Formats: sequence, structure tokens, C-alpha cells
Amino acid sequence: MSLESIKYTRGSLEILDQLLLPLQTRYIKVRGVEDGWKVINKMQVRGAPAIAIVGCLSLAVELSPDNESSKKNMRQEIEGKLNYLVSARPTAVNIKLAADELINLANTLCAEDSISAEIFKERFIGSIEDMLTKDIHDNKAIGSFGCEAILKNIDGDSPVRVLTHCNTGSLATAGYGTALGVIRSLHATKRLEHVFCTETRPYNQGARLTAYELVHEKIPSTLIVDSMVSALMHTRKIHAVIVGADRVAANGDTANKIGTYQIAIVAKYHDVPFYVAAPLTSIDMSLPYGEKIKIEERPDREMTHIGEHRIAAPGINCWNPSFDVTPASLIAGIITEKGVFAPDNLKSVKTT
Ligand SMILES: CSC[C@H]1O[C@H](OP(=O)(O)O)[C@H](O)[C@@H]1O
Repeated sequence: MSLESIKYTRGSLEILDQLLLPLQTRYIKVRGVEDGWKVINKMQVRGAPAIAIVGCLSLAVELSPDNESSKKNMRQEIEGKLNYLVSARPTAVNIKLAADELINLANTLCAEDSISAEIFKERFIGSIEDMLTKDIHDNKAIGSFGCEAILKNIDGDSPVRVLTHCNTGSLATAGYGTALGVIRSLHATKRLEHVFCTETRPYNQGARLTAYELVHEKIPSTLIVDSMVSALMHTRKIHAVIVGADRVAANGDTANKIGTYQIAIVAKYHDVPFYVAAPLTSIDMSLPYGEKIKIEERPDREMTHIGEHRIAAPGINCWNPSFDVTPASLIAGIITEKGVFAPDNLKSVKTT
């Protein structure tokens, strides 16, 4: 049983193959950018922050043994490889923003005559390695702010029942998680009565990954089928919904795992506050609203089969968008490492 999705030391990267969870724990070596692209595209590693971190670490591993190239050559290689990594999956913005920052860093280091090729490489790789520790730090802050936001609506010190969708925990980040980080913080402060997690068809991030994390940490939880959310809210008092994000547009519209939008609609109908938990690296201020977000469509086989077992009639057409967009009007707040913001107030915390 391991919740460590990423194992990294300078020059060496392994990722936990999430396609095999929860029944098998197997790590895969990532030797460079080609491997990085493949494990992201196949969803052996997934989750917006983890995609960015693993993608960039795959470049760091590839660069590490290079003691011959000039700064100029490294910089040229870097831009091409980062743009290639960004193409592995189109919806989550984190890897694109990380790539932009790293290309800017490479340009700055290249332009500084006093910086040797050796220092260039050290500073560049060090910047990527910092992503690991920053992500965990940011997730702990998201957890704390999210806990505060949910509990402020609760009378006294009674515990809460919450719902989450997909997987936003240690398996989707460098550790602790975003929406699941809020749930971990509620549990740690003894204010969590119960968490309900949806199975999240067709990849089953909830049934296979979130349930795995919750059971591992003995957090009181119940798995439900995606189509049970309205019945759950009709029969039980749910105090809040907390989900993650792959890309938040400037107006607060949020792309997240398919099924999120309808949960937000049901939450509105039942007057349950619906929160998005995401680091600032998931917010794309270059997109004015959610309709502009590119939604990845995945292979039919992810719907028609579970493993090698076919569950859908041969010949049926499939539509398999991996994400949908929840309008800002359905979102009570966006929980970030800098605090909780109204969806229409993101410009107060992020400009690019
Ligand atoms: C903190 S992970 C954010 C986000 O990523 C997941 O998508 P996928 O499993 O396809 O990478 C899901 O939408 C999570 O909410």
C-alpha cells in the first residue's frame, strides 16, 4: 500500500502506476521526456498538479547527466521538450504554466554571461525540484483554508458530512492533495463526520484511488455510484461538496472531471455549498471564461471495458469527454493556498 505517487532523487524518477491501483503497487521508471509524455498520456500518473510535476521532473532527469551541452543548446532543447510534454493531455493548465515559467527561467539564465552551463543546469533542475516541496506546502494551506471556509457555516463544533468527486489526493499531487487535502484537514481537526466519494466513471478515480487513500488513513467514508448524488443529498444532510480543478478560467468557470457539473447542479438544488480546491497553478487568467477550455476526449475503450473485460455492447458509439465545465455561478468559493476567493474575484490573487 503506497500513497507516494512520485519517487524522485536527482537523476532518477519513478511513478506509481495508477492504472494498476488499488490491487497492485508497481513503480515505473521515467528515464526522460519520452517516458514522461507516455505515462501522462496513458494516465499512469494523473491529476493536474502531478502531471505538471512528473512532466517537468522527466525533463530534469533527462538533463541531469548532460555535462557537455552549452547553455544555448540546453535552452533550445528545453523549449521543445517542454512544449512536447504539454501536448500529453490538453485540459489541465498546470503543466503549461510550469513550462512557461521554466522557459522564462532558461532565457534569463542564458542571457546572464556570468552563469556557466553547469550553473545553468543546476539552477534549472533545482527550480523543477522545488515544485515538489512547494506543492505539498500549498496543499496544506489549501486544506487549512478549506476547513475554515466549510466550518464557518456550521453551528457550534458539530462535525460535517461532505462529498467529493474523482481523486484529488496524494495520488494527484506531490502529496496531501487539494480537495482531499481539505478533507484530510477536516479529519485532522476532528470535524469530519463522514466523506462520500463518487466512483467517477469511466476511469474510476474515486472507487480505485480516493477510496484507496481514505481507507489507508481510516477516514470514515462511503463510496457511491455517480448517479446517486441527488438521492444522497435528498436523504442525508451534506454540508459541502469539495472538488478539484484542472483549469479555472479568469471568471471562475472550472473544468474538472466529467460529472462535476451535474454534481454542482444538484448541490445548488439542495442548497449545499459547492467548493473548488485548487492551487494558483490551476488558474488560467488568459482564458476569460470556461467555454474556451479545451476538453480532452479519451478512447472509447475506457468506457466499454474494465481492464480486459468488455462491459458495453460491441458496436455501440461512445462519447468520452474526460472533463466538463462548471459555471462560476454554481461555485461558492475557490479554495487556494492564498485563501478562499469568490469565483469572480480571482484577479485579486492572480494576474497571469
Ligand atoms: C488535484 S487533481 C485535479 C483534477 O485532475 C483529475 O483529472 P485526471 O484524473 O483526469 O487527471 C480530476 O479532474 C481532478 O479533480
